[in-house]
Amino acid sequence: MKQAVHFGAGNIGRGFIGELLVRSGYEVAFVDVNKELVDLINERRGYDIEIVGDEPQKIHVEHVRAINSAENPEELMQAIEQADIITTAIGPNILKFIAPNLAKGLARRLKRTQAPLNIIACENMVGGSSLLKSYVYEHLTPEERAMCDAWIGFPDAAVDRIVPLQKNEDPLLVKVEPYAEWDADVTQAKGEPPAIEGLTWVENLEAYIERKLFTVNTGHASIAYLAYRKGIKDIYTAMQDKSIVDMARQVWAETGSLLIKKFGFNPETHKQYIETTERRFRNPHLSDEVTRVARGPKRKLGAKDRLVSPASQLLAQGQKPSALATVIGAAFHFDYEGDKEAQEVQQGIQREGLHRAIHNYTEIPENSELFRMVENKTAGF
Ligand SMILES: NC(=O)C1=CN([C@@H]2O[C@H](COP(=O)(O)OP(=O)(O)OC[C@H]3O[C@@H](n4cnc5c(N)ncnc54)[C@H](O)[C@@H]3O)[C@@H](O)[C@H]2O)C=CC1
Ligand SMILES: O=P(O)(O)OC[C@H]1O[C@](O)(CO)[C@@H](O)[C@@H]1O
Repeated sequence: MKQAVHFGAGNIGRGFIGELLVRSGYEVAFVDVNKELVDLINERRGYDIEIVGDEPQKIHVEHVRAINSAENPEELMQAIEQADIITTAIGPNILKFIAPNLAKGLARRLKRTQAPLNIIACENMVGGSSLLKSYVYEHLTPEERAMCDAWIGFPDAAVDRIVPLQKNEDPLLVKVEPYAEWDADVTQAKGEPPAIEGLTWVENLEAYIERKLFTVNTGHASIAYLAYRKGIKDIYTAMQDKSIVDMARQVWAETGSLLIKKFGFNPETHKQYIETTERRFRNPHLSDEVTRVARGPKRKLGAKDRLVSPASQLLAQGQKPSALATVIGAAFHFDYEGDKEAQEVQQGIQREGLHRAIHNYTEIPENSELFRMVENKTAGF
């Protein structure tokens, strides 16, 4: 069997990427630091996925094992040396922590074999694999970097499937929605791009990732921050609240207008994409907590992320992102105690005041119209 190494045996790792790799003929070595998870995968060498929706489906995934990278770095090195593909789904903030081991493994691999290898970061962000590449390169010598340039591809990717936090009796079971989309940038691939069922190799990834990030993730985050302000606990309930849905639709009208203008999307096709997204959020079989979708507000308020990036781009196009400014304002009020980034943002506001905090977290220029809009909306909540 072909060999895949996947960092992160969590929800997207098991519930999406791992399954597609196995379905495509790979044996998957999950790399994780959660000892219980690793031990259980190794004990069972398989796990179940439940697709929840109007037509429920069960899938049993086999041909998997797991490596505890904290306890067994040597096993990880060997897996990297033999891998036919490497993927990650660990969270954007964790990419820098896997870079040292990845760099070491790649350096060893390139001494032994010069075969093309692609490393795809499946994280909710623009340029995830490129960011991982920059971290990995920090740990390589100039000679090793040159070898990597020749043989190791880091194709950026867009991944789309809602996998909520899991609360199942079986700790390996993952319940997922039926919808799934995975696209990767063929222009960044090395060698023949690996054929993986469910993975589409595209030439214009920027359009795919921004369509996904600024529709699915912007919409989801908007709903979550507005719902949190109203004390609503889950996305399904939030979708029954007319004022929240109205605001989400305004946000989608804004990001839709940006995307249609920027990438030349067909307006009718994009309307259908928005409708599909809204339907996915209304899935009654999926229990998705508001605090999961809102998690990491510092990251989500970042200049390149799902809220501020479309707002800044709209302003540059001469449009007024009023609904986006409202939800950015709501995000500054996400003070959930169980979220470290939420606490950090709240402390930042208390320490330096709202004005500085908006500037620090969003990097929106203080003299811009967008800054004034966000400041007004945040103060008005
Ligand atoms: N859950 C979802 O619906 C979707 C999530 N994503 C993205 O996928 C990524 C992962 O999200 P989830 O699967 O939801 O998170 P998760 O928390 O379920 O899984 C992350 C896994 O990474 C592991 N991990 C943490 N540090 C590690 C390290 N140093 N080395 C190896 N493994 C490590 C954790 O133990 C955990 O098992 C995020 O970037 C997220 O934005 C993308 C699309 C959908
Ligand atoms: O994983 P992040 O970036 O924290 O954001 C959560 C988002 O990711 C998803 O889990 C999948 O795109 C969405 O359900 C949600 O909008």
